[in-house]
Amino acid sequence: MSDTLVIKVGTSSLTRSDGRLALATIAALIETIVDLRAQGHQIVLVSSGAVGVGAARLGMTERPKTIALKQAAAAVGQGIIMRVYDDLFREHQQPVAQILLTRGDLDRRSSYINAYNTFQELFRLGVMPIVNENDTVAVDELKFGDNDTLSARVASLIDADWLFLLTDVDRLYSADPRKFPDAQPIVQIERIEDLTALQVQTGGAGSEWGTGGMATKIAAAAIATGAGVKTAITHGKFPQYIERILHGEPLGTQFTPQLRAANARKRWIAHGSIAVGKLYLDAGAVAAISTGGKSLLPVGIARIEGEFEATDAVQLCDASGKEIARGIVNYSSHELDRIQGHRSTDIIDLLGYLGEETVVHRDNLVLS
Ligand SMILES: Nc1ncnc2c1ncn2[C@@H]1O[C@H](COP(=O)(O)OP(=O)(O)O)[C@@H](O)[C@H]1O
Ligand SMILES: N[C@@H](CCC(=O)OP(=O)(O)O)C(=O)O
Repeated sequence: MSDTLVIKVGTSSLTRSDGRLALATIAALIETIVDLRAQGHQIVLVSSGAVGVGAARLGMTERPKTIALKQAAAAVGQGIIMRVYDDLFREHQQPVAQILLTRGDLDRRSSYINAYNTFQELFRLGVMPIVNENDTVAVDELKFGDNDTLSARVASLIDADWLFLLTDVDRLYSADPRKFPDAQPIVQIERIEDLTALQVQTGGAGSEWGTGGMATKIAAAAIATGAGVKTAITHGKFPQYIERILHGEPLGTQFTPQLRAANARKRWIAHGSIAVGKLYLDAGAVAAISTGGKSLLPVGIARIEGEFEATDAVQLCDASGKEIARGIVNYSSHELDRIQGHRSTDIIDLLGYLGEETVVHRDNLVLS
């Protein structure tokens, strides 16, 4: 079975106590990822460490406190991290991509869709996406602030099956095991609310170079499981545990996902979007979408109503104007005026540039 996995690795796993890279751990992580990919899994790596590694390169002995200094350190560290990943993945003939995101990028519908399309294209190309927060430009109100939350939002965006949060403890405990050696291990959480009953203490900001501590991992698990993504907190030193967890072993702390009625994006399209245009489809396109689960191609559009931009929500209707579905368009109404009724292969000649093959991709389409 091939799954889509988001693997988040924290600063505490990637670096040693002096802030330098923990190369053995990183190499083990990369070998695990390469093996998992060879088994057919799609993987996104969310990697922290830019601030910590940059600070170490600049000779700082503690995590920078001011925002400007953190952003400067991240700008130094991000390049170093990507160089190391690229070097090691290259040994396995695995191309990598850097994706830097801020919260605004996933809150805004247009950039959310663009990010989604980019991930899909990278998967198609066999490239390994490596994500971090865009620390150098993120301002307070547009920050995830921690990569645990970012990884959960990415997992929800790409409809991942699993989110693995790799850290420097083997699992969640009833309290910080460093301070409370008697803390009880927690193996399985069916519902996030159960953590309250278990009176789990998550302490403060985490280890010296990390940011979130356990609190943000639990918040991430809540977002991910709410979007139907199975979540596990496990030890970054032993990335091989990921495969064992996939085989059903009770390692780390595992969070049961809520039932997946429809994915987050489709819920947004069905209930949150306001349709600003109407596409009238021919009978073939109506059938392909209603019963065939297909994407809408330009050739199936008979008429366009309304003015809209690419990434707006539109109604898809049959010839009588009855709504059969809703979706997010990849083209503006002006572009569609030129390509409607034509084959996707003609788009480049008609528009002068190559856009998406589909007008509404089936992942961005919900039947009414
Ligand atoms: N209830 C808890 N169970 C396990 N670890 C906890 C708990 N509360 C706090 N922690 C601390 O959280 C730390 C991991 O958080 P953090 O340093 O932010 O990791 P990362 O860099 O991997 O994101 C652990 O080293 C541990 O000391
Ligand atoms: N974007 C930051 C990540 C901050 C963060 O969440 O760190 P961690 O708690 O170690 O996952 C960096 O690369 O340093």
